[in-house]
Amino acid sequence: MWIINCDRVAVLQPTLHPISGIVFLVDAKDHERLNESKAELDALLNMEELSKTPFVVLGNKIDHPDAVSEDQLRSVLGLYQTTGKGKVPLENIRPIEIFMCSVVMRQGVFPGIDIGILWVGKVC
Ligand SMILES: Nc1nc2c(ncn2[C@@H]2O[C@H](COP(=O)(O)OP(=O)(O)OP(=O)(O)O)[C@@H](O)[C@H]2O)c(=O)[nH]1
Repeated sequence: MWIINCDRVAVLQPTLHPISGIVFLVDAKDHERLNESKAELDALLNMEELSKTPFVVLGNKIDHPDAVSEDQLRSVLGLYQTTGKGKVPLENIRPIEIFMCSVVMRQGVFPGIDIGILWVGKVC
């Protein structure tokens, strides 16, 4: 599974490296760059090679007072129809969900990554 900082997407070359899942890390307090994150995420979501690849979107830095909420991040990223965080049937869909977290506070990271790993096991 690849973990992608939203401004490092250029390193991804699905044609060269097999990718089983993507963790897309967004800085939820960096309002100025949220549109950039959306553009990068959209570019990945539109890649034919990743059409069935599970995506875990981590909205990081929720401990910071300027961090956007999950609903705000969902709106900025245009991720209105997502898979859900529980057990859901995955036939013929690309699993994708937002999980809010704080890496420094060690909060919320592993629930998202654990579900991503579960999805990778089912989809691949
Ligand atoms: N408050 C808070 N700060 C964090 C968190 N995760 C990382 N940081 C801090 O954010 C600062 C920059 O880290 P990142 O955003 O990961 O770095 P980056 O993506 O290379 O930086 P930019 O490309 O400039 O956004 C560092 O000082 C980190 O300690 C978090 O969960 N909460």
